[in-house]
Amino acid sequence: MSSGGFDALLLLSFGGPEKPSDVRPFLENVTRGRNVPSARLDEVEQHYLHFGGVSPINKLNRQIIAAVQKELAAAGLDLPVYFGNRNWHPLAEDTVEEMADAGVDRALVFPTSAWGGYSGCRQYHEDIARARASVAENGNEARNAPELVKLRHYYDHPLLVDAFADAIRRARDELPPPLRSGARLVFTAHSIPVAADESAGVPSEGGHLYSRQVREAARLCAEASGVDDYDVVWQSRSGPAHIPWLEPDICDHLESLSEAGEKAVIVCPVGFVSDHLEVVWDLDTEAKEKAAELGMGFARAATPGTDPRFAKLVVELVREAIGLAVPRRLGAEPSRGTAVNGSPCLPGCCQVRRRVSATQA
Ligand SMILES: CC1=C(CCC(=O)O)c2cc3nc(cc4[nH]c(cc5[nH]c(cc1n2)c(C)c5CCC(=O)O)c(CCC(=O)O)c4C)C(CCC(=O)O)=C3C
Ligand SMILES: [Fe+2]
Repeated sequence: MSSGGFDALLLLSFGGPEKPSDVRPFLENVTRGRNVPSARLDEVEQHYLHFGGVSPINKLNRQIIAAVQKELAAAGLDLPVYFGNRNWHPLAEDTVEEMADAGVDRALVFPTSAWGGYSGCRQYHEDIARARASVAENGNEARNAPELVKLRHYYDHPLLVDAFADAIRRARDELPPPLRSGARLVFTAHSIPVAADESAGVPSEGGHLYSRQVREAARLCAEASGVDDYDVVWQSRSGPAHIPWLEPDICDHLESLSEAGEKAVIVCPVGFVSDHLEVVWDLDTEAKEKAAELGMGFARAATPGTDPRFAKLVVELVREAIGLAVPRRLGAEPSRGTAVNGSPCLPGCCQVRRRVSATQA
């Protein structure tokens, strides 16, 4: 039971609540040690409760896993696929323990974030290290934590770009015919603190790896969908108001576009792999309402997770890692993120200087 020296694949994701009573403990896991005001948590709790306390993310990840299992089998790769999360069940710690029990010695890790940066990359390395350490702490002597090799950033993979480009075309066709050709294309990704973006990537390369990759992905998706003028904006900021985050926010941007006379938008959530809460609340609910208020046409491009090309992309990254495929990349920004057992990609890569709060000091 081994393919190219690996005996399993772990899909590592963010996790989300699956019932109302999960919501608060989930949010506490996400924001532990972070500077997120409790008023923001109350607000986000309501967003989850609006959907019955269920985030779509786990179900969507299970669908991705089912599609990946089929693609792996079709490629002749004998790799069972495991599912683990940073913030909610199934937690990475428990899954890696299960992998150890099943005798997995060496596994590849596919992260559901395509990006560099602390939240999108380095924190997944930390999850890997924490999960392995927990097996070592709980384990009997005979059982070792598997070696875990994380796959690279795929923000510029042609299969991802093609999936988004088709989604943009389909979204344009959803608008009323008179609005289609003039609709403004707006890409959006999760905002992060400006300081986190500055320290994303290796310092010697000037940082900003996250926003550079987002802008590059937007450029590639726009080009592939035949659009030469578009915007890149941000969404879902949290944290105290006095700390700067990447801007403009999508809703503020809709106002600017309306003032400039734009009549319709196509919003492409390029920063997200699937329709999780930031997409169904912040875009499909809030931004959509804002567009309606402004009298603008609004269409949201689909996320790529459920596109058959996404499972093919996962398998191509696996084949790349075991030397069966050459890397396919369209972008000019680096693609990093590969490392063993949760060590950072490079020294100082995506290192966030976190402010110690009064209670911790
Ligand atoms: C870059 C990035 C990605 C993309 C890369 C990736 O995919 O990993 C991402 C994904 C996600 N973020 C998610 C949910 C949340 N993110 C939060 C808070 C934060 N996100 C941040 C960044 C990112 N987040 C940051 C800098 C914070 C501030 C606190 C901190 O420094 O960590 C909070 C706390 C409340 C709030 O403030 O909103 C929640 C609930 C979900 C699950 C959604 C669902 O349940 O369907 C997903 C996929
Ligand atoms: Fe987030």
